[in-house]
Formats: sequence, structure tokens, C-alpha cells
Amino acid sequence: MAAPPAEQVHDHVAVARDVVKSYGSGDGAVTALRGVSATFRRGRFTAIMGPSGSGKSTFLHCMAGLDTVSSGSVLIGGVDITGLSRTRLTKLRRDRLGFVFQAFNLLPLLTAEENIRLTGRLGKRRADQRWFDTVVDALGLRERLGHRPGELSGGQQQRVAVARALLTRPEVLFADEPTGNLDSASGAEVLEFLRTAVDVYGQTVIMVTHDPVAAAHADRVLFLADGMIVHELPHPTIDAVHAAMRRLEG
Ligand SMILES: Nc1ncnc2c1ncn2[C@@H]1O[C@H](COP(=O)(O)OP(=O)(O)OP(=O)(O)O)[C@@H](O)[C@H]1O
Repeated sequence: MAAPPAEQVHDHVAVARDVVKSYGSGDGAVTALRGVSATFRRGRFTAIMGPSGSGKSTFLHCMAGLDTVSSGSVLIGGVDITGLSRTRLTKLRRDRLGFVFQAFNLLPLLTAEENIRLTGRLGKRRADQRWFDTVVDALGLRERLGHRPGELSGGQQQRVAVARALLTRPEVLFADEPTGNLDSASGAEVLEFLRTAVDVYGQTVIMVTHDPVAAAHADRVLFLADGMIVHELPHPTIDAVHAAMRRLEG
């Protein structure tokens, strides 16, 4: 897929240009990404799929500034993050990006409310109370705000993690297997909320998943194989995602 011309970049909240990522050196070197270019428009939900080891997590981590690229560039909101110092990158991640992982990564001694407010407190952007209330109510967490993570179900913990990630109204919400640890009913609740966050609140979501049901909540699916984007599926249905995965897994 060719990189977009420069004048189109401002329409895109995240852009990858010919991203190559290798781990290690010499005989042991592994090239996880072999020149990946992709654009992500504001207010859209993209799922990233592909066989195990195809580079999905590596791609997400490079896009989110959690890992460095070997060559190529990544732009977030027009800023080339591949050239940023570690300090500026940390600040950009904290102020402009949101993260949800398979493991909920909540602080066990803090209540749900304290966990949700944590990122806002670390950064400069103080979340307004109205947005806090909107997110908490939409995620059905109102009655759980005083509970610690150990007192919540997996689905509730992940909903707290999603609320935390959205509290700063990030330019992009990155999710790595957000439903991987959840039963299908709890997973569906999280996915439906991500869909709402895109449709109602205009958020941008980029999500890695193994699950065709999860991917079918997205506006499009990008398929990776052997470190390259090999297919793009707009308006995915569960059946179409299954069929594409079957072709890739051969
Ligand atoms: N830190 C690392 N050091 C060395 N190799 C790595 C590292 N991280 C990933 N790799 C390799 O890069 C390739 C892509 O890995 P990645 O985790 O991105 O794939 P994935 O598609 O997310 O896989 P899975 O679906 O199994 O989670 C694999 O060959 C993997 O072994």
C-alpha cells in the first residue's frame, strides 16, 4: 500500500510510512515489519488481524510510540513521533493517546474511580466532570466507582481500563486484544462501547484482535501476514473476516 501524499496527511490522525521493524542483529535478527504503510482517519475504528507472529502487536506498538521503528516513520496528529526524544514521546503518549491491553493493567490498591482519573492527573489535561460522568455512565460503572479491581469482574475491570483510556479524549485509542481475557458477553459490552466511542464521541480506535467477532465491530480490517499488510476489508462481517483469515492461514 503506497504512503499518502503529504497534503492528505492532516485528514489522518495516524499514519505509518514504510515502517520496518527488526529485532536483534546478525543471524538471530527477526524482521517483524517489512515496510508497512497505512493511514487512519479520525473518528474511525480499525481492526488489525493476521496469523500468529504476523507482526500485529509490533505494528500497534510502533504506531503508539511504545516501540521504536528501524526505518520509516509514524505520524500522530501530524507529528512524526519517530524523531521525538524519549521525554517528548512520553508526554505525547500521555497527553494524546489512550491504551487498553489484554491484561487490564489497573492499580490494585486504587478504586475504580481513582484508576479512571489517574491518567488525567498525570497529564496536563484535566478531564471535565461532565465527560467523566458520560464515560462512567455509558460504561455502566457508576455503582462500581468505589470498588478496587479485585472486587470487580474481568469485564468490569476492562470497562474501567477503557474509561481511563478515554478520559483524556485521546487522539487515538490503541487496544491490544482488549477482549482476549473476557467471556463473550463481557467482551461484547466492551466492543459495543468502543463502537459507541467512535460513533457518538468521534474517537479513533485501532485494535489488534484474533477474534473475527471483535473485528466485525470495526469500520475496516487490515490484515497482516509476514510483516506486511496484505489485505484490507471495509465494512467487515464476521463471515468475511473468517474467510479472509482462512485464506491467510491457508
Ligand atoms: N521483543 C522481541 N524480540 C525479538 N523478536 C520479537 C520481539 N517481539 C516480537 N518479535 C518477533 O516479531 C514477529 C512478530 O511478532 P508480533 O508479536 O508482532 O506478532 P503478532 O502478530 O502480534 O503475534 P500473536 O498473534 O502471536 O500475538 C514474531 O516473529 C516475533 O517472534
